[in-house]
Amino acid sequence: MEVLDFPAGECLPAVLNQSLSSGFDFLLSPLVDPTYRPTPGAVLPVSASDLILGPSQWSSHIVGKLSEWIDLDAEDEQLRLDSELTLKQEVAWASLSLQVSNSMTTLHVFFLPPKRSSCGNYARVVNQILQGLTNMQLWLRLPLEKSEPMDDDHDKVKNNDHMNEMEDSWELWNAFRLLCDHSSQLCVALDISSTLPSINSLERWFGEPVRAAILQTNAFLTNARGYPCLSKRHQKLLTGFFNHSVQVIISGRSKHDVSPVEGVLSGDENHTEGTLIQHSLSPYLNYISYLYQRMDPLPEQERFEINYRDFLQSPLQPLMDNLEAQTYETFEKDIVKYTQQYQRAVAKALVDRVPDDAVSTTKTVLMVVGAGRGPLVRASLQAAEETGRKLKVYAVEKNPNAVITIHVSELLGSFGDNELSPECLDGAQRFLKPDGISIPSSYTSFIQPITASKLHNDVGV
Ligand SMILES: C[S@@+](CC[C@H](N)C(=O)[O-])C[C@H]1O[C@@H](n2cnc3c(N)ncnc32)[C@H](O)[C@@H]1O
Repeated sequence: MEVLDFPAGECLPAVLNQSLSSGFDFLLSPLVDPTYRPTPGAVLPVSASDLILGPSQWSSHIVGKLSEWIDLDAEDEQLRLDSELTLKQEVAWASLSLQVSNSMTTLHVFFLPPKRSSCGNYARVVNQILQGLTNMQLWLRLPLEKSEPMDDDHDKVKNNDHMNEMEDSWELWNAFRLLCDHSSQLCVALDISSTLPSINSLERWFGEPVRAAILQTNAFLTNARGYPCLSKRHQKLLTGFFNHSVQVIISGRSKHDVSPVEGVLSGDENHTEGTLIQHSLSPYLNYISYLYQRMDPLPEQERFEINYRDFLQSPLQPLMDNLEAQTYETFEKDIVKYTQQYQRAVAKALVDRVPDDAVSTTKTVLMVVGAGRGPLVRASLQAAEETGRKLKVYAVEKNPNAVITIHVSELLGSFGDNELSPECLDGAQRFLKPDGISIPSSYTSFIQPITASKLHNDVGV
């Protein structure tokens, strides 16, 4: 989805119409006349009456943009006070006018980047505003930048907090959202310029609530035919954003003087030659659509896992509860576990215990403890077939809902032992020969630190 940023002073309904028919989804529109400064008794000069668009147009196609002069951490006290008053007025106006049609819609208001690295007052006022908001998201605009020290410069930079703070917009975001108490309604819109920070710096943003990537037209390169295109690194970044449902905003004046119609790469039916007057930014939109359509489809495993992304799961308790068929189905999607790990381990054990000259006379007995619907039974039988070894399998299962054909352990749970595997396996131990083995023979639980603001908010720490 693309959003178009358009300058103040243009006629909103006309620009909106043309933008929508050119394939854009949203417009980023200033809410207030940019020349406005508060004076005693003055009424907020909104840039457009709320009647200029229909209620559903406001809520579906407009993202409100706040006045650019607002500077809540300015040294000038009057400017600070005016900024606070106007910011609150503009958000109040937005929440009224953009909200009329459907109280269930989440509305978006676009906030300016902090004008300086120390932005405590700005964050304080935004935090106050957030306390009173229900179905509105505030997008804080931030430049995607971080100066990358060379390795030997690292300590130098580490000791220079001020410099670090100034040049790492993630640090700025982190300080700002801490002051806003990690509000889940505070999101980020990242300004992407022609140069990008290192992959490590970019990846930190994938754990954050980034809602929009703002591509200035001058971040685009020009291809051999004169059309806008992006560097390989920008393309990769956008693909990552597409996978995280981040909106793309195209901002600025067209820098590529090409016929938008001829530049169509997306094959969108709206772009049939001659049917519409295209927006001057259409070639940029077409290029972004082309990148979107060119993405590889997600592998099946990832498609399956996507619904679990960023959701906290309470550990299963299969010892206490009988699991449902759907839960077993979820386990069974883990090809790496069954085929690459368990099946390989059983095959190795069989080869190890039964030499080639004894395959016809030796039958190995294997017991699957807690067999569920039998994926380990299948993996074991396949290992026997693959190695040419004879195998007798017992499946032990306490859940009457787990339908299995042969009675034969995967009691790992979410954290190695939360299914009480030591206790359960202890009972099965007496069936094991003195030289018998257990697969797995030991468990190790690993903890991986991650950054995920949504999960952090969900835990509510
Ligand atoms: C994590 S599930 C694994 C199921 C299956 N092996 C798989 O990989 O899909 C653990 C299974 O052990 C079973 N189980 C737990 N405690 C048990 C017990 N004391 N005796 C028999 N089965 C048990 C549960 O009902 C559940 O089906």
